[in-house]
Amino acid sequence: MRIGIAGLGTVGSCVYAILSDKGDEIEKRSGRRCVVSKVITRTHSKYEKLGIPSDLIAEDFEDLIINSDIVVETIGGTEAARKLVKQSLELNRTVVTANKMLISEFGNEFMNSSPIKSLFFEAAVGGGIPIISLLEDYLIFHGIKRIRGILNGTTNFILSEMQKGIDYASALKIAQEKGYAEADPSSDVKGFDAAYKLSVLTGVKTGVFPGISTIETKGIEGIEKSDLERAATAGKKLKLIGTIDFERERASVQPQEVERDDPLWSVDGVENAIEVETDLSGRFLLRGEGAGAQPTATAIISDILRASRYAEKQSNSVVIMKFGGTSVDTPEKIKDVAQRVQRKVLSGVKPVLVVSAMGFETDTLHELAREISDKPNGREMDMLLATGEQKSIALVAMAIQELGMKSISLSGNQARIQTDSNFSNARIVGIDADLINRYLKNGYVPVVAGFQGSTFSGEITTLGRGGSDLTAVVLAKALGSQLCEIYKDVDGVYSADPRIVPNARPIKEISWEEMIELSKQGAQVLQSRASEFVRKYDIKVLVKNAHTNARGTLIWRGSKVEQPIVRAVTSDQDIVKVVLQEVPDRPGIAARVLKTLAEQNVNIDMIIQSMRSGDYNTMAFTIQASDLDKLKQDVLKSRSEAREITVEGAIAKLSIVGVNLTATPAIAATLFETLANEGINIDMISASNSRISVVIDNKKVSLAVNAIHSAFSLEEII
Ligand SMILES: Nc1ncnc2c1ncn2[C@@H]1O[C@H](COP(=O)(O)OP(=O)(O)O)[C@@H](O)[C@H]1O
Ligand SMILES: N[C@@H](CC(=O)OP(=O)(O)O)C(=O)O
Repeated sequence: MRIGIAGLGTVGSCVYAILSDKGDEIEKRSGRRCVVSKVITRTHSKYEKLGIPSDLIAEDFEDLIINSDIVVETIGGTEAARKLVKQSLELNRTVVTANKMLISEFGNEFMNSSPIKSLFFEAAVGGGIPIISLLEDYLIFHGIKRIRGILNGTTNFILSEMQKGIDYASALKIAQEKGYAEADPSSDVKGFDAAYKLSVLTGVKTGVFPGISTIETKGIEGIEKSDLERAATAGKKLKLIGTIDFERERASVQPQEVERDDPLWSVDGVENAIEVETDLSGRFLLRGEGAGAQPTATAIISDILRASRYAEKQSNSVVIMKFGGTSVDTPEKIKDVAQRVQRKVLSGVKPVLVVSAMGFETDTLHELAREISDKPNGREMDMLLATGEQKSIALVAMAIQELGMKSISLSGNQARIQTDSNFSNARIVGIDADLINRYLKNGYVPVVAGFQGSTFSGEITTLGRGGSDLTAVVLAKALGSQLCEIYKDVDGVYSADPRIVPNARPIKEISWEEMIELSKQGAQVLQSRASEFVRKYDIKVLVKNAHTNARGTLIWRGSKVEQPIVRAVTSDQDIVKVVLQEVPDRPGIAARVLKTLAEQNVNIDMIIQSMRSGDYNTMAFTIQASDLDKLKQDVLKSRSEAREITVEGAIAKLSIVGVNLTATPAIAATLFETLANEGINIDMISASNSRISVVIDNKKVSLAVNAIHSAFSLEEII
């Protein structure tokens, strides 16, 4: 289990120390391996003080959450803590916290956001006393009549001191000197701390956290020496008692006199004690250390171990790690990849690798084939292209084995990735995940060749350029993995191609819809078929740098936003414009043109029709340059009755991608104005809610992309 710790105060640093120093012992006793994967705290000097390695330091909450299975919240307060817990639950993480105020006030909100048990807070009540596990587990089928106890060590210490004959102010001073009371002791002495705990206990039993406004609360501030003396004369002691009467649906915190035969009589000093009255098993008394770093941290560790049972079931710990060609183009980079895989394995995750051909190997193989033939046979071409990935998977598996781990390389055929027989652009029709699952069960790291599969009859096929992404996301689905990590030579998905815009920045998270648009409009980060697939099957993708610890970009459902947002600007120069001159202005002609293109398997993107004279139109559309070979111009000319067909190559499509773009005309206006200011002419326009595209002169691309990037201040958004 990967554990992320937020907040390194007394409790947080104690949790860190226990997990780091006693991880092996905990594993021996519990059978569970818990490794701290990330930590974050406000006071940066703590990192050095606690000797925390730099790769464990999270950049921010998202970074911590993404890299953890269980998030431990020891920040305190309700503002940042609420944000962290909410976000963790939204991302299907399990949360452990000691924050009674947070649970009391926002427990209902948290419970609603996750259908499975994802929130653990044993440490919020009674420090090391396991009252919550008792209620949740052992007593689950019992009726609870009443919970009653001494829930606050500070006030119990003060009252015990006053018992010795001193007044309230002197007793409080001693408590502060001993570190039992805060400089501002109000939450304890006014009874609020105990009230929060009652609210938490009520929530555990009833499923609804009432908050403290419904709890009648009286503290110990008004208590005088004489009150204790009077009680003593009557053979009693004065204690601050919290009570929940489930039958009468009433809760209170009050100073009360207890008799000698009361189980709470002898609970003195900072000790806590909780009495539970049940219908089936009578009364229980739990007594022990109610606060302090060690007992609280121990309760947190217990919760982590309890939580890991749920977390294990909830998240299949298989993670797909896809490494693109640039991430494995030298033996050094391959060794680096193996080390990253080793760290993953150590954190309790089972990785399945998908690897592309080294560097520009696929391009080189294409060129090699062209030296032999202008139109190479499809079957032979795929036989050739598949060798690229076959070479890299073997090398990666060797590098992993060198580090002492079990690993096996699998070609597309061996990994049972079945495709149709459309050579060079095959579609995956099925994956039999049994074999990979068997290797995983036996402790292997499978290294699967991306970009390839095989037909039913065993012919080798490839999936089209960039197809390893598709292999990765399809495998994520087949193996039930919740996360597919795509490793690149850049820090994630950027606001623009970083080779064109030097101050482009990585985007933290982006929705599936936006990613589909970006992929289609030329960003080379995720293949567009893979983008469509992850949206269809709800797969979260994390695009990360293969060689740094940068957080990367999360591609997922996305947060709900009403405001229009421009997320990125992208360009595509691999397009051409086909112009049909003087097409008769007659109904049915446009349909005939589109039908002809469909028959020829040519996808059109933007289309425009302009009136030239009364009887003729000019029709123009853009297609991918690679589709030009398929376009039979003579057939199109005769079907459309065009006078002439011309093809223009020196163009580029520039797009802005984001949310709610057409809802605000000002966005399109800024785009057009920026281009006009740079003297760039717009040839064609198309718009949807998540994209606005324009066709411009391809020599102006860099100028245009940079101007638009800065017009929308994309370098500033975090
Ligand atoms: N919006 C974008 N965000 C990030 N990278 C982009 C974007 N648009 C284009 N790119 C380019 O895409 C390349 C893709 O990464 P790379 O690691 O080369 O892919 P591969 O997985 O094939 O090795 C990067 O080098 C980057 O320059
Ligand atoms: N090697 C194949 C498949 C692939 O996806 O590669 P990469 O992940 O490096 O883009 C190609 O170049 O198309």
